[in-house]
Amino acid sequence: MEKASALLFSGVRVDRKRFAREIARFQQPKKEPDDLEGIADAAPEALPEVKANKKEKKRKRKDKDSSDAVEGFSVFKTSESLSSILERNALEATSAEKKDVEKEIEKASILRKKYGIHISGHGVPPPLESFAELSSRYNCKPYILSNLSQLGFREPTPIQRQAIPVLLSKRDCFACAPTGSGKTLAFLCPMLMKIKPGLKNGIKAVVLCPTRELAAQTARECKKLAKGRKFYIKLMTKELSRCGDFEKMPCDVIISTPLRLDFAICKRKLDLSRVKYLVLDEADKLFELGFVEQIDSVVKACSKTTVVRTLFSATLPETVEKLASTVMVDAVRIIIGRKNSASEMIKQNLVFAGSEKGKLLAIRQSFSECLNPPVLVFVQSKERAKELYKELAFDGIKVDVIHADLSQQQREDAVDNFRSGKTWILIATDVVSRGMDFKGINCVINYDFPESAAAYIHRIGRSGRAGRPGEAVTFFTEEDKPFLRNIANVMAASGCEVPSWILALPKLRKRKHHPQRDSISTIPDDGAW
Ligand SMILES: Nc1ncnc2c1ncn2[C@@H]1O[C@H](COP(=O)(O)OP(=O)(O)OP(=O)(O)O)[C@@H](O)[C@H]1O
Repeated sequence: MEKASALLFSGVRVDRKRFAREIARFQQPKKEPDDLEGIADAAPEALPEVKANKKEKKRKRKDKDSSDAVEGFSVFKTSESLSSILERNALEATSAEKKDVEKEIEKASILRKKYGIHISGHGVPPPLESFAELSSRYNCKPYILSNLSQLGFREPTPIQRQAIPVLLSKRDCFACAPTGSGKTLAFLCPMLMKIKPGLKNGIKAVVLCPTRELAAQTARECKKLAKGRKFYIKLMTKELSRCGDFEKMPCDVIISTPLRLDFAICKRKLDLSRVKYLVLDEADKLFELGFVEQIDSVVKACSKTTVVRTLFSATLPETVEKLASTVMVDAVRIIIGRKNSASEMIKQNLVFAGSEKGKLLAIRQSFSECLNPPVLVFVQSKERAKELYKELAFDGIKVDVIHADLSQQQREDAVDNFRSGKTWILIATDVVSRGMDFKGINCVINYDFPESAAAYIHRIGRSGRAGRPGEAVTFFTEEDKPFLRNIANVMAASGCEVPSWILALPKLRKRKHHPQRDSISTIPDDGAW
C-alpha cells in the first residue's frame, strides 16, 4: 500500500476482508451522474484501499453483472455517506484518528476542486500536490524527478495529479482531459515507476496509439522520461512487426499501432502474457470500427490477471466507456474539467465561406494579410490535401502536406520540417489530428468542416497546448450548415461566443459529416481561363 494511505489509516484497525463490501460502498459518490456537469467531486475517496488480490480480481471479472459487486461502474449505483462509514467501519478508531482521515479527505477534495478534477470509483488515492510527492509518497527513483525537471515540468498538470496516483495504486482507469493537458506523461510516468528494466520477464508494458506518428512521438517522450535508466523502449515499426525476433530482443515497453501489434501477435507469436501495464491512448479512436478486432486481440494477449488497463482521451463517449468497462476491473474514472470539451486556451471562430471557391479565396486572403506560422490546415481527404497543397505551393508559401498516401519517410519528413520551422503551413488530413504535439502552433484552420464534434476538438487541440494560447478558424459552406450546431455547442461550452441562430438550429442525429465537395482549384468550372 502506498505510504499516504498507510499513514492515513495507521491505527484504524478495521477488518478489511470482512468489511470489504461496506468499505467499497462507503466510498461511492452520492449518485451516478448522467452528464459531466453532474459529476460531483466524490468526497469519500482516499479511504482504505480494498486491494483486490488475484482471486478477488478473478471473481470480480466473473461476477460482472452482480449489482453489489465492488467493481467498475456498478458500484456507483449505491450510495452511502461519509459519516455512516465512519460510524460503521471505524468503530475501533479513536476520534483523533477519524479526524485525521476526515482532514485528508477534505484536503484531497479541495485539491480536486481547485484543479477541476472529477472522479468516480471507490478508494481513489488523493491527487498529487507536487512532483516531489512522487518520491515522498511513492518512492519514485531520482532519475525520473531529474528528467521531469530537465524537461521543464515544474508542476503536475491536473490529469497528472490524479491519474498518476491512481495508476500507481494499480487501478484500471478511464481518463478524459483536454487536448494538450499532459495526458502522455500521466500514463508514462507511473508506467516507468512500476516496471523494472532488464532482460528478464519479457515485455512489461504496451502503449497503443491510433497512428504511427503518434506512436513515434510517444516512444520519443517515453525515452526522454526514462533517460538514465536502461529501459528497452521499442517503437513497433513495420519491419519489426514482420521480422522482429521478440524472443531474443530485449524489450520492456512496446509502443505501437493496433494493426502492427496484432500482426506481430498473430504472425510472430509475440508473447504479451507478462504485460503489467496496458495503455490505450486516444481510446475512443481505438474503439472505432476497424480497430476493434485488433484491440480485442491485444487485450486478450495481455492475459496477466493483474494487468493494469488504462484508457486516455480528450473525448470519451459513453458508448466507448460502456464497451471498455467490459474489460476493465474496478476502474476509476477521472474527468478534468468538462468531459468532451475543447481546451479553453483556444480562441475559436466560425467563418462562412459560402462555397468551395470561397474557402480558397478566404485562405489566400488570410495568408496574404497576416500569416502567423506555424499554421495547421485540415482537409477531409488525401485528394483534397493534394489539391490544396498544389494551390498554396503555387503562391510561393513554405507549405507542405501530410496524408496516408505518402511513404513513412515522407510522413516523418513532413512532421519534422513542420516541427523545426522549415515549413510554415502544414496541410493535413485527420492523420495528425489526434495526439500530435507540434509546439507553438498559432492557428488551426479547418478548411473542411470536421466530420464530428470529437474530430473538431482533437483538430483544434493541436494549438493551445501546455497552457499556451491558440486559435482555430473553421470554414463552413451552405452544405455544412446543418452540422454547425454540434461544433457551436463545443465552442459555447468552452466559453466562446457563438451566434444565437446557430444554437437554435435543429438538433441532428449523430451522423458523420463527410460530404462530396467540389475540388479545390482556381480553374473555373467551365474550364475557361
Ligand atoms: N507537467 C507539465 N508541465 C509543463 N508542460 C507539460 C507537463 N506535462 C506535459 N507537458 C507538455 O504539454 C504538452 C502537451 O502534452 P501531451 O502531448 O501529453 O498532451 P495530451 O493531453 O496528450 O494532448 P492530446 O489530447 O492532444 O493528445 C507537451 O508539449 C508536453 O511536453
